Amino acid sequence: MSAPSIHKGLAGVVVDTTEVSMVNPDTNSLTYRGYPVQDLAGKCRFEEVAYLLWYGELPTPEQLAAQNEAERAHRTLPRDLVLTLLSLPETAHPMDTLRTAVSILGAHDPHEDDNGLEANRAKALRLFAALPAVVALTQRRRHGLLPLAPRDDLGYAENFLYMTLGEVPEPVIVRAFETSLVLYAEHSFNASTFTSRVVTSTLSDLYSAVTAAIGALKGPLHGGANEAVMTTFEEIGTAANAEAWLAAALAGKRKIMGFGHRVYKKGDSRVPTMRRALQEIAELRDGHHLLDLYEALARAMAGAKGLHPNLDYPAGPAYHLIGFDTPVFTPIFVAARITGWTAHIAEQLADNSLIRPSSAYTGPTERMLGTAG
Ligand SMILES: CC(=O)SCCNC(=O)CCNC(=O)[C@H](O)C(C)(C)COP(=O)(O)OP(=O)(O)OC[C@H]1O[C@@H](n2cnc3c(N)ncnc32)[C@H](O)[C@@H]1OP(=O)(O)O
Ligand SMILES: O=C([O-])CC(=O)C(=O)O
Repeated sequence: MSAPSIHKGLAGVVVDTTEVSMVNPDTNSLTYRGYPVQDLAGKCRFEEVAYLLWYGELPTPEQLAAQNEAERAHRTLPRDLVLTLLSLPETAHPMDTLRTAVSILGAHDPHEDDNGLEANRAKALRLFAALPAVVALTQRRRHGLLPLAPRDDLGYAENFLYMTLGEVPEPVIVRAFETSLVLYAEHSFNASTFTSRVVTSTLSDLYSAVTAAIGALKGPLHGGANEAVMTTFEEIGTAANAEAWLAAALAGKRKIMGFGHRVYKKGDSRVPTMRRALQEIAELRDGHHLLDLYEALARAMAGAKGLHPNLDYPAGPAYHLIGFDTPVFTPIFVAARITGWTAHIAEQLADNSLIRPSSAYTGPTERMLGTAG
């Protein structure tokens, strides 16, 4: 028998088709349902992008109004969910709180096991509506503050910021935050989306798939990197230290968070747009020291390893300057990616095949019990 070829980490393996998004590393482009993500970030509200991912087309004004009405109606968390989340240890990572919240919402949903398209679209919308309140609750709790009721006179991004920070910031900040949500919304078969598809392929329910995806996104090699970028910046301190810090970190075989990508080898298509958003935030929030550090570390990394920043690199400092605590950065990523995950869950169910790869066994050859010793 010839040795099977192993595709470690499934790198380069095409496991299925998708109509949701296309990542093209050769042209550094990313499209959602055919639309370049930069255009969507510049011209659309996040609610419109969510609709596009779920339905395949941008909404008409009437469709958007109906979706907005439904979303605003589901922004308030059930009281028993709030009490359960507040009973978790204060040391719990906000990603654990969020994962728990999704799991509890699933346990409360009488239609949890209905995998019909309409039932799952309704669940996706409810999670989309509820997750900002969970993120806001975790950050406010860290500061000894009670949760705020959502405001149904505000759009999704404004309400998210209001519930977390206690006020709606300047329009430039709202727009930059919304840009990050659009850029984070979807990215083909990344690890967390693939996780959600694996769980869905067993015909499990949407909440289980999303809970598993949250677990996958938490890791620092994936979504957890946006938090790690901020920790790195704090460790380095100032731009002047970047080169020496990097040399020591690489000598110690450390992975530098926010750099490198499985698919993009010439740079992440989303970074220029998010870098501009970071610049706008930095100008309003006195963040030039962070921009200098950003550039110094990026230059040093390009020189030392030829590696480019990924989306988490500009997103981390942007969220910091907006006023988010570092541990809620990845939960914000979840709130955005819930749109992509749930679009993929629907696509998986529409043409399902159990995802179950093979492995090459390298353990002991067959042996008999009772022969050892
Ligand atoms: C939104 C997102 O999820 S984007 C990804 C966010 N994750 C991060 O920023 C974490 C840091 N980056 C990494 O760990 C990697 O670049 C990954 C996991 C994203 C991609 O990894 P892979 O495609 O498996 O690339 P791989 O790990 O094979 O890297 C190739 C080489 O570059 C090195 N490398 C890649 N990224 C980095 C990094 N950030 N810091 C240091 N070295 C790196 C690897 O060590 C490897 O070197 P070697 O050939 O000497 O062993
Ligand atoms: O595609 C990936 O592997 C990771 C990523 O950038 C994302 O999920 O946004």
